[in-house]
Amino acid sequence: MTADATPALAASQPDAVRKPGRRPGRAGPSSGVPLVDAAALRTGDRTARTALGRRIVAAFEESGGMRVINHGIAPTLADGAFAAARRFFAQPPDRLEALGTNRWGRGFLALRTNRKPGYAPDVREAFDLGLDIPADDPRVLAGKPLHAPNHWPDDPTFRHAVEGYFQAVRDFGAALQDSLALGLGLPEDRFRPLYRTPLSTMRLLHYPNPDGTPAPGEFAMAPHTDFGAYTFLLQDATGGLEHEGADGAWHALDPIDGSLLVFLGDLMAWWSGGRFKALRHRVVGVPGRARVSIPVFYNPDFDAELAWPTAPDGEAAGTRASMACGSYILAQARDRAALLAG
Ligand SMILES: O=C(O)CCC(=O)C(=O)O
Ligand SMILES: [Fe+2]
Repeated sequence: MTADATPALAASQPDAVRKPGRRPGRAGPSSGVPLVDAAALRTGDRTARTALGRRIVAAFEESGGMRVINHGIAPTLADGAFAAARRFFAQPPDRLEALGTNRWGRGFLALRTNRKPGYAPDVREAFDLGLDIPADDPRVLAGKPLHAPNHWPDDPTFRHAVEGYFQAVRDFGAALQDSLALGLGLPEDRFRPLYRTPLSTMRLLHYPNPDGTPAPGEFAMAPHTDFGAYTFLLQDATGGLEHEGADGAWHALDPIDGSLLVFLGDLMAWWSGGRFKALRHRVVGVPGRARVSIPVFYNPDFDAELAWPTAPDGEAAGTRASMACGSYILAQARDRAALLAG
């Protein structure tokens, strides 16, 4: 079994490893992850954008996540990304294997090649990509971590669909930072210098889940929080995604047509000095039903120095020493690798 070969920043932080191999139970109804209408991100005046920002701050403080409607990502782009993912995973195994991860961890990952410490390998396959930096770029040549070329299939339609959606989600991420700044009582452009080339990866996920899988003790994706700042996730209508509520119980995050899930990862919890929560989640298989989901992991620039800004009224006072975004993420990846090896 190979260790986690995915790009480090897309990988996930182990949870407390409390219940290794525990059988997925039945989740209760969704609770605590609010539905937020983000139309004001694009059309609102400053007052409306500030009100939205406050709503987002409250969601991040209370649950570390939200379900966003009117996010501005064109449905045709989302549909195109889903169609590309379905076509991709329908290819014969030898074609998929030929698209296996390149030396930078970008490409196809087979079932059960990725696991979280304390759990059996996840029963999912994936196609991982990130910002596409050519192999002859000086940063790649110099071995700068997390700077890499993608491993594209020889299919321009696939690439076009995937890149179009990836860009639209990054545009949403940028707009979200402006709104968050307003919600924190900061100038609207306060976070912009930290997101000039946002360190982002994207993952097409397929949970084939025929009858009999996952086996007892296996998860489609084991419980975890994500490493980075934000996860922006689209899921199909299958269901199976759950989050851990403040009550410690698992609650279904049932698909809502056209909505985008936003999860905060460990980086935001750390950067905000614990003000914001990271949302712990997992995927349980729905027997006999395949599932496709598409997370985008959105982060500040690799070299961005992260010190939580202080608002004029002191509301968002910094509590932590600063650290470069890339260093934080690499440290997380190292911790996880050590846990897997140990
Ligand atoms: O498939 C999903 O809905 C969740 C994916 C996920 O949690 C991850 O890739 O970190
Ligand atoms: Fe995740």
